[in-house]
Amino acid sequence: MSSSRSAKDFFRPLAVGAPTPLTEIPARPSRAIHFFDPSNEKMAGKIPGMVGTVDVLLGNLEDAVKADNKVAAREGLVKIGQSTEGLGGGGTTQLWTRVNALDSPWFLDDVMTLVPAIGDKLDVIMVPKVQGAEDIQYVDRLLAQLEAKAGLERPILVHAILETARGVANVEEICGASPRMQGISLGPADLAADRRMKTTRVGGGHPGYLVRQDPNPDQPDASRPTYQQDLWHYTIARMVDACAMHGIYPYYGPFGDIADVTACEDQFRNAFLLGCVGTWSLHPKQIAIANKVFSPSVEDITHARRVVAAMGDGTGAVMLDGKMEDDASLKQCLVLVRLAEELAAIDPELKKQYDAIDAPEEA
Ligand SMILES: CC(=O)SCCNC(=O)CCNC(=O)[C@H](O)C(C)(C)COP(=O)(O)OP(=O)(O)OC[C@H]1O[C@@H](n2cnc3c(N)ncnc32)[C@H](O)[C@@H]1OP(=O)(O)O
Ligand SMILES: CC(=O)C(=O)O
Ligand SMILES: [Mg+2]
Repeated sequence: MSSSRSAKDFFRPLAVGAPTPLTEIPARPSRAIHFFDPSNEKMAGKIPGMVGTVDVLLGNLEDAVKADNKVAAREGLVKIGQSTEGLGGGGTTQLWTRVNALDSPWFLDDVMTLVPAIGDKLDVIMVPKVQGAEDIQYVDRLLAQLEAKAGLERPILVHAILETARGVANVEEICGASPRMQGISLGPADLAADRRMKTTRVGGGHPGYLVRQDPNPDQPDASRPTYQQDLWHYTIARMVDACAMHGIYPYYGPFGDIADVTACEDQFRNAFLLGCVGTWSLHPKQIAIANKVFSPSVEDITHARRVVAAMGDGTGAVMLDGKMEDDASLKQCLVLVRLAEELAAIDPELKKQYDAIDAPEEA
């Protein structure tokens, strides 16, 4: 919680008539946040057919939308939100948007247009280039005023993109700045530029960022293997801790090399293993990769359920397949089992796979 509001005020509406803030962020599956440009007629035309095939559809208004198309994108999103069955507001697929940056000429009109027109459909507003708690607090109050005016009954949640050095330095206060905070995504492209990293990519690794094995004194001229390192490990790990500390959700972000589906899957899996709940999809073919990676495998769930069964009342230590299990490994297994339950509730194919796992014997 931010130090600028007292504990008793934190969950009070910031405008008379605004909906009461949530005390807990709902754990809705959001393995892929699929980006589309609502001003691109061809892309926008595909959106109704994508409802039910992806956890989140996000109408992007910021970077990747041409300046000349900003108004068309905003209006296109309103049309999609108002006319698409099953999208947003408790429908099968969540509706999110990424609005323009707070210092841009478009942010104010984005929220002033979207909240009255489709505020009842919008689940989450993603705010780019967040620098500190003050940015979230500004959005928090403005949304409360607009929600009150529009008579909304459910607060719109806020998601921040971590894409400036100052944002990373302030990540804990950003996560705790408002009860609206739903989660954070890594923004590797803007973050690289802001940090003056010497890369030219949108996410992913770099072959130059490596460690090299020591020379072999007996073969000084032998070639020495190198191992590519993960440029994003530090930031993702920091983001995951900050989100967990505040009960909100961390996400990887964009993987710009659309053709390299293998490296995309690797980057997504690293984020999944470190604690992220989902990622972005920029192209339809990245949705299947995200859904696969961010759903626990049948093998993981088989093992996790065996540990849960072997641990009985959850106390003490047991041996399973030569390995010690106790309260701490049980808790890890329960994270996977609960995630599988949440996903099975919305994904019939996954449910079938998880249901087919033999029930483990009780200890
Ligand atoms: C750093 C950041 O801020 S990342 C976030 C901002 N960036 C984005 O949002 C980018 C979103 N994605 C895109 O703009 C596009 O996918 C691009 C530019 C990357 C590639 O587009 P294309 O060259 O058209 O890709 P491609 O030819 O493979 O598309 C195949 C089909 O999928 C459609 N398609 C492509 N991307 C999407 C999408 N994101 N959503 C829905 N449909 C899409 C195309 O319209 C095309 O349809 P068609 O078969 O009927 O012709
Ligand atoms: C995600 C994003 O906006 C970025 O990488 O800059
Ligand atoms: Mg960016």
